[in-house]
Amino acid sequence: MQARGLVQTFTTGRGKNKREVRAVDGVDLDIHEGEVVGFLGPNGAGKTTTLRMLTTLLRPTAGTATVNGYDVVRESVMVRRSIGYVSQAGGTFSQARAGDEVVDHGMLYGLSHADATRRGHELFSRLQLDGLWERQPKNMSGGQKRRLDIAMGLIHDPSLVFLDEPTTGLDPQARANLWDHISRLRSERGATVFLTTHYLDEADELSDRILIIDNGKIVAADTAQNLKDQVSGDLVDLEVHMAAEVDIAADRLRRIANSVETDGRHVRGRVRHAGREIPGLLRELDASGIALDSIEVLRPTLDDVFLTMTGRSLRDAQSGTENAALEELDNEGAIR
Ligand SMILES: Nc1ncnc2c1ncn2[C@@H]1O[C@H](COP(=O)(O)OP(=O)(O)OP(=O)(O)O)[C@@H](O)[C@H]1O
Repeated sequence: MQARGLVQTFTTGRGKNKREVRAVDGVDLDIHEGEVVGFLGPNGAGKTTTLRMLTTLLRPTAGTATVNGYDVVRESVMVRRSIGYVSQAGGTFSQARAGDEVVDHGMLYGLSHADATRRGHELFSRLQLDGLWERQPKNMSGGQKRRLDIAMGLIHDPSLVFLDEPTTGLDPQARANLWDHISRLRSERGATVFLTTHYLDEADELSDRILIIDNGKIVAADTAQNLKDQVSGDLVDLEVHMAAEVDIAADRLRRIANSVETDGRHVRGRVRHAGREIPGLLRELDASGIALDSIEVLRPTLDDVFLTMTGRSLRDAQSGTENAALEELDNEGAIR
């Protein structure tokens, strides 16, 4: 999958209040076959809008994208046939039984009734929905419904699957369970997975590569480990036994660390590859006769990465912009 200069603008409000929102502002993407890519960003960053352009639900204002080799505008039908899309809201289910919903969905993609039924049963078993074929979705738990959404998205065996916040609203056990299913999509079926999420631990655990979008622009694209290595380094916190020796300890730490600061008897700094550097530091402190009460090494998190890239914490940024869904829709532009 590839995108070049993808842009989406929306017009919101009327009259004097009319303004243009550049929801996606020149996004380039290169996603390789069999990759699991985590697409991260705060509320309103442009994740869903990007996904909707890639899945042909929204015509790009500018730029191009090919998905499974098909152009999202000129060959939208082929794109839709070749992908699975599990949207944020999940499916809107009728009164039908879960199994029938899945079979109907498969037939929409051109499977025969027999093939859709066989594949549906296989997915129910794989997604731990055994025994729920006859159940109406409205009588399922949140986790079961979400897994049913995923069964619908996978019924036609797509090689590329888009998952928009697959685990939002699920309890920790249901999330862990779904993570396992998502990992197996790749390991067992070789599927490419493009996943948006608010959860840093989810992106970290599942993704081969992380893309961070902020204000409609990609601000980082790399493996979680490389991103963490590039921008932060491990946080090393030394607790010095004697307050009078804090300055000397800070001086020693400064030789291997960035932005060293002191706080009472604590000396902290960011050290690239702390595991390699710490033994030498401890030897030096020992040689200088400086005793420590404790030493703590914190690995950088994706939130540290986000903070360095955007100047904001992803956790803080999330609470700010809940207005997205409330904005007036003036420019839907779906491709028909
Ligand atoms: N149909 C629309 N009309 C007007 N503005 C829109 C529309 N859809 C999205 N926006 C705006 O575009 C920006 C990007 O929204 P988008 O839903 O893509 O963000 P997101 O990263 O998916 O956020 P979330 O995490 O909340 O789902 C936001 O400022 C949002 O308000």
